[in-house]
Amino acid sequence: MTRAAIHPSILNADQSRLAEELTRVSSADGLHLDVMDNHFVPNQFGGPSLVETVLARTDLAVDAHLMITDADRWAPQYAEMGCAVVTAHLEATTAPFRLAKELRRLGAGVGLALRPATPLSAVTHLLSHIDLLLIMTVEPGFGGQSFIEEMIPKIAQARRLVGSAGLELRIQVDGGVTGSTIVRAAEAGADVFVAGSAVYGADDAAAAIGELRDLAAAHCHERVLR
Ligand SMILES: O=C(CO)[C@H](O)[C@H](O)COP(=O)(O)O
Repeated sequence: MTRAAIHPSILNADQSRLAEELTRVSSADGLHLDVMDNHFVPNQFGGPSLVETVLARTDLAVDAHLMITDADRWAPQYAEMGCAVVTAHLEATTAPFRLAKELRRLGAGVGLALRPATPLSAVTHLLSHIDLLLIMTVEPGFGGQSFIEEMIPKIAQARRLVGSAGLELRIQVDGGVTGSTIVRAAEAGADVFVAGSAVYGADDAAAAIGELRDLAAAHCHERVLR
């Protein structure tokens, strides 16, 4: 049985028809909710009120991806609201061990994200304290960008590390996920795929989710399938 999961990104939805846009992706495995502060990234999106609105209107598990500075201070409130996973950027935390402990105490899964230029070695010592490692496959901040191919070896390295340490954590990729890049990311070892344009840009979002999931499942790294 495969664990490949497709998480549509709300950033790419039509915000003026949010309820409909959530219904369109109800067959997904989870929802990805970006929060951007116009400081850590050059764009502003989301925040506590949008997260509350989405949580009240979906049965899907929500992972909040915080592209904000001072994540140590702001992340816990997203766990309190009921997000299944709260992902902070390693580059924006000063006390990631404490933050991980606090998020778990509040009942949320712990995610850590890496910008494309941040090496995997920066997070190795934290892997046993988190539930999800997000490897950004674009520079964070905007939807519709092209997948950075240089991230494939980073995903493969992460999968090797996770496998050799016997850890259960998920490896998520976000940015430029399409019907072709998902194959390479899955082969390298990712098992959670954030898809914005590829889902919300499709006429039939449910069909797009199904196709992406089937592609990922067919190409999942052997260690994901165990
Ligand atoms: O974090 C992100 C960009 O920084 C996003 O999740 C974004 O919505 C991905 O969109 P796309 O699939 O079109 O690349």
